[in-house]
Amino acid sequence: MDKLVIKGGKRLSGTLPISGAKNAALTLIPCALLTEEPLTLRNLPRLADIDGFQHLMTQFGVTVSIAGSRPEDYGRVVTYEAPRITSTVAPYDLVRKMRASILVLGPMLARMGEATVSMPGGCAIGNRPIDLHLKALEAFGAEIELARGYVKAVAPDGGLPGGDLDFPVVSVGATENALMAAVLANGTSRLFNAAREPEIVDLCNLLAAMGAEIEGIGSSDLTIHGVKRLNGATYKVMADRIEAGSYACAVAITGGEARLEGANAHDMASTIHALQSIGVEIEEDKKGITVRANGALKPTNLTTAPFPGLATDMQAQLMSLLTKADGTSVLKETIFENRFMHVPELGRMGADIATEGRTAIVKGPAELTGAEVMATDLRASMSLVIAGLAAEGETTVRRLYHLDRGYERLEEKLQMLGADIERVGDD
Ligand SMILES: CC(=O)N[C@H]1[C@@H](OP(=O)(O)OP(=O)(O)OC[C@H]2O[C@@H](n3ccc(=O)[nH]c3=O)[C@H](O)[C@@H]2O)O[C@H](CO)[C@@H](O)[C@@H]1O
Ligand SMILES: C=C(OP(=O)(O)O)C(=O)O
Repeated sequence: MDKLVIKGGKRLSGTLPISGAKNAALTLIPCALLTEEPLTLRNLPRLADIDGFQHLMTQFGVTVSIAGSRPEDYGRVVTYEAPRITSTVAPYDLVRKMRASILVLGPMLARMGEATVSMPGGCAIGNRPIDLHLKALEAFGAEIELARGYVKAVAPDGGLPGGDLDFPVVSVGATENALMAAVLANGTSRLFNAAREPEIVDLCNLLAAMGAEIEGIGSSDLTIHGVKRLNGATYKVMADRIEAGSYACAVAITGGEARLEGANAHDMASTIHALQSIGVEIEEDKKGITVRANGALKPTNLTTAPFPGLATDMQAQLMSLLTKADGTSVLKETIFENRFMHVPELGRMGADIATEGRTAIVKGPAELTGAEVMATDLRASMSLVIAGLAAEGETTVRRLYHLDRGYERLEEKLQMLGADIERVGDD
């Protein structure tokens, strides 16, 4: 298996392009199930998760055609076409690798009146139940049955009537599934306390382009008037705010300066605010952001929260940055119960971090030293790369399949900024 070898201590500088957002793409692709017409997505990142999702789509009889983008280009243009759905079952083997597969449940049910999807199960960052996804579909009139590890959802004859749900907890995935089910319902549905992450806005904008009628886009109260049919569309996936935030941390920890082309400052305002409180300068313009750090980092206290709060997907990367701040920082993780898997690995690199439940206390500045490390999830892996860039000596990061799920050509992008990083085959 491949590993990343990083020789730390290089100051990062230059420009790099920010890719299309994984978490937006993973909810835009299943929208192809909602129409007989072609759906073309531009700026799709080249990621293992996207490939996996496309494979799942072919299982349902969707044709997937990738337009002739050059291998050296970032992003891809892909057209999905589902004039006929040939299967309504998402089998375990395809779903287990990717939790986002559950996002086919809503649109498949809406289009076909039934859907059977393997339960995605837990993962390294916490339990991750799907009860709210199912509550939403039940509120719209579906009958749900759980058997042998599968969820089977069935709509009444004539389709889903639609209905209302007040989410007890803000859930990105459940809001997405609910939206994709409600757009083709017979009546009007209302969602209260819905997630309002930028990826949800991206989904609503695509659905609107396909002919859906959604009120309240960008707010936590959404009203969806079901329509009889949706048309195809061509749509550009939003920029990845988590990728941009991750590279901002990488630049800052090396005391560098870089332009992140395409980053959307509005979508990543909470990350920008966190970086500024650490003493990192951020300049925003319409086409991207510029990150500037002079080496002196300040400690701060951060708490993750649903949007517009600080994204949980940025917690690990900011923690790495704070190991180099001059003083004690406190990070609270409020979204997932087990998202500190990077802490022991950062400790092996010399970081002084103690955890108490969902709180981490980071004492800086640490003298980070290179080590052999591996992480059990995507953002934890990125936090180790960030620490490795600032560590003295060589860091080896293993289990790259986590990083390949969510960072398009990571080492190539870091090399553009002058990092000494290489992907090598294991011996
Ligand atoms: C592919 C994708 O977009 N993944 C993102 C999505 O994950 P995902 O959609 O899985 O995360 P949710 O927003 O649903 O999870 C938020 C919280 O709600 C809980 N919950 C969720 C669903 C449910 O049915 N019942 C329930 O209790 C979860 O355990 C968690 O504590 O949003 C997370 C929170 O911003 C991000 O970290 C993930 O990167
Ligand atoms: C947790 C993440 O993704 P997923 O929900 O796909 O596991 C993430 O992107 O950080």
